[in-house]
Amino acid sequence: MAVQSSAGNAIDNDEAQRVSPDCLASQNGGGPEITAPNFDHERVVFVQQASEKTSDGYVIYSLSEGSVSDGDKPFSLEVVQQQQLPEDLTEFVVDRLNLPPPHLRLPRNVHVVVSTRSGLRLAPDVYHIVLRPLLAAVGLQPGEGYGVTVTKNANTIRDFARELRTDANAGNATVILLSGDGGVVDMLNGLDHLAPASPAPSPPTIALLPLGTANALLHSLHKPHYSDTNTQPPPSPLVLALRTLLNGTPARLPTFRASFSPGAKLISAPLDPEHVVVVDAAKLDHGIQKETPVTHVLGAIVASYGFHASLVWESDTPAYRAHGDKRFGMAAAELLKVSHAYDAAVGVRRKGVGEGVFTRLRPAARDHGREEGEGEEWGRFNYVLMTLVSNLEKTFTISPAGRPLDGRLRLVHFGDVGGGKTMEIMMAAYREGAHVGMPEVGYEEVEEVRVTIAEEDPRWRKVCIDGSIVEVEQGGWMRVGREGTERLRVLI
Ligand SMILES: Nc1ncnc2c1ncn2[C@@H]1O[C@H](COP(=O)(O)OP(=O)(O)OP(=O)(O)O)[C@@H](O)[C@H]1O
Repeated sequence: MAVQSSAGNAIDNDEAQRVSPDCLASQNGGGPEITAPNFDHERVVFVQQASEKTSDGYVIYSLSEGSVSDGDKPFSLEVVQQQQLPEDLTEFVVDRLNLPPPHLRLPRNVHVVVSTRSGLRLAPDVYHIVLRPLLAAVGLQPGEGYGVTVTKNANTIRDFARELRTDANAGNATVILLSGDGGVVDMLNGLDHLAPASPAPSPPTIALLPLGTANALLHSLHKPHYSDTNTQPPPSPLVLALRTLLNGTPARLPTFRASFSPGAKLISAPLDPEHVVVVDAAKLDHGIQKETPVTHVLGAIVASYGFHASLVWESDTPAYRAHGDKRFGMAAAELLKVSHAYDAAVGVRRKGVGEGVFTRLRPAARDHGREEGEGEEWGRFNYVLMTLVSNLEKTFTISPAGRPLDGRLRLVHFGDVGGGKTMEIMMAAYREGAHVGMPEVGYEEVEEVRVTIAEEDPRWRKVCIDGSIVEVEQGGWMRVGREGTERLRVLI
């Protein structure tokens, strides 16, 4: 029934119309009857009227997703032409005159960025098998309608963003990111890096295709769609993302700034061996690392210290990465065995309170509730996390009050509650964020948070900004506050 595109084999508009009926007929034994297949509503990306002149009918584009473990390509774009459209698919019909959609046609400059190291490394396949044919179907060809950047190293996306930053036309850029959250943070910080073109361009727009491990931003943006009771089962994240690519509208992406004390360094894989500054592979099997001095990092998702930051850092080894999002659970089990309590002072600045006025949080002791205010200077925390989103994974709701793009920074924290209780709190987060009702857990909206770290061992001095890891000096600090400047827009 379906015409499946294959890797590197773009289906353009005409071809889709020409191929589909013949192919359908031959697959039906050459007979004239074309039986309408049963469409799974949740797999449909969009529907196009087949042709203005010759025939009525519709071309239905849907996504088929399989498992990566069966050895086949896990995705295929199915293209089916038929005369009658099932009623429940009418909502997906796109007027031919509106194609390509406004954010994908001139004067917009469209770029596709394929992040080859994201998640299970499926971004190149998704580009060739799904995105390229889909863009062709709406009239866009690589080289003419859009440019393609395939990452070669950890700096490719930042460099791409830096170039955009100097382009006075950057506000007209739509960047389709086939990556996880790291691609977004790379874009943000690349745009932040250099002096802007003069006059400063308006922010580019990104469209997210979730090819990372956690894809926190995409899951948080689409959270309301997952619980849409009209659709059983709900569409997959990739289907939602593709629908948004074709039908979405740009909205301001709220961001925060994490600033660091002198001596802080960003830890990442090196560009190539001669760029290595410090080697500190230790026993964590991270391989060779590059350490770059850093004053601040921009983020859109999460800044953390404690269990979350250690989990992101310690699960990011080649061995763990091979397990996809299971790597977090595996590394978590190891960390919980150690059950480290992080030696830190945490201050919060709440809404309506002036710059520099922080209230110090005192973490809960093992069997007691939270306190704040007077008392000892340092405390032992298991968890300190600031976020602009609701979900860190599709089903891991770290901040249940968060709504897509609400721009509110929320703090989740708890003290030295032990490994067992930490596990219990984390599991409650998988129940729609039930952890925030537990007595050990603090949860509130804040303007700014300052975390000062007393730890001696560098292993426990890592902080996480949207998946990037920064190590601060002993006695050093991280301050996290909302940003006023609009940096990026995102299709939603
Ligand atoms: N060829 C490459 N070599 C080295 N680094 C790369 C390469 N391609 C991409 N990267 C970097 O790898 C990182 C991948 O992060 P990304 O967030 O996209 O995936 P992830 O960590 O699996 O997902 P998530 O953050 O959603 O959990 C990005 O920062 C990107 O710049």
